[in-house]
Amino acid sequence: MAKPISIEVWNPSGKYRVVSTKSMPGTRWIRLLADNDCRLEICTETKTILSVDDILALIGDRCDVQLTEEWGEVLFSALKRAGGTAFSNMAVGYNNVDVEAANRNGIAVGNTPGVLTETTAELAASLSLAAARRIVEADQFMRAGLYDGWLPHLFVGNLLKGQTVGVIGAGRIGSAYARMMFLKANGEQPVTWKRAATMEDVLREADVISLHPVLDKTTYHLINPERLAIMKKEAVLVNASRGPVIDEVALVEHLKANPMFRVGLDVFEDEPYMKPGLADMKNAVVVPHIASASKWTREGMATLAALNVLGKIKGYPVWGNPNLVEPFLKEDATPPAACPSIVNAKQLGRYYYVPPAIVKALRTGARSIILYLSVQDHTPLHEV
Ligand SMILES: O=C(O)[C@H](O)CO
Repeated sequence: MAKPISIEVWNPSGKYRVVSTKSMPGTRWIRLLADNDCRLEICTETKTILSVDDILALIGDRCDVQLTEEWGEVLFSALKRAGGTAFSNMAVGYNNVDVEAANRNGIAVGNTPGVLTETTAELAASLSLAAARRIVEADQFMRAGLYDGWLPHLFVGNLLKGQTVGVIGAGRIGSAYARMMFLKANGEQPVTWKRAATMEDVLREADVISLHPVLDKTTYHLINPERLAIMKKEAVLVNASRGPVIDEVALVEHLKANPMFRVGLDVFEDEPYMKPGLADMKNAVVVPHIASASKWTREGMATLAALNVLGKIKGYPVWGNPNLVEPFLKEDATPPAACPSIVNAKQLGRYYYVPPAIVKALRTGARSIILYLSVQDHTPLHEV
């Protein structure tokens, strides 16, 4: 029997029991749940990563839904036995979730897209510049009291103007990163871009490469010794996606052998740990998975996660466009009666939310709106 876990309780007499394994930023998400008849229990344990036993103890024997850690068969079946029907990650990536196990147990899995695109791209752009211009090394040098006057060779880095930026994984975040890096000065020729035929072409040609793929079997160790070897010796490699996309042991060896090759890393293969030797590399800028850490974004993520589970409790349909979640984020407005993003909606046969204006247009046969829906790959409108 798992030992009890410390919790903070909101709206103790609420009909539905919602458990959050972490305290999340802001208060709107708490209000939204408490005002809708949910008893909210927030885990207040100080350890960062909860064990399976800790989470089992939190689920207990009656739990309607669960917000946010590594989730597989053991936890989803326990949630189901406790009467639970929904789980939401407070993240857009859900490689920590075994969605098949959730499907088997009939649990809806939410995530939080659309609210962290720019904030993550901004961090990737910051890492690109910080690595290229050796900002962290220079900062440490300054604080150590080592600066004794301007020198022509002091912390010479890479000029990015006119260089080639490669983006691997041009989804929402990769595209936002590209837009940020392609800024041009007034009067200059527009920046050009092309879709590379192979990933190897990007690795060979680019001076700065930012990784934005999802993590799955096909992207595990996408950056391996062979691919590191074809990159330019002075390239900058940035990763704000998921750690295992890079073979980190091979990366450490590459950084040792190529002191002018630089990396900016937000994520690590064995998070929260770094592979031996990485922390000693001056040509690596490392930050603790903070890509989405802006106040607006983190509060928005908490709100979307809460609304995913609340929507499931209320029997709401799933929002039709996870790229456009602003209506859920307006601080003082009532959010739409929908779950913002349920990744296994199709598998669970959930209905999609279609805004009233679009329903009207659909009924009059407006083709452009049907096209809009199919572009979003949300065609299975069982009912509107
Ligand atoms: O996937 C995400 O949303 C981020 O990595 C969490 O910050």
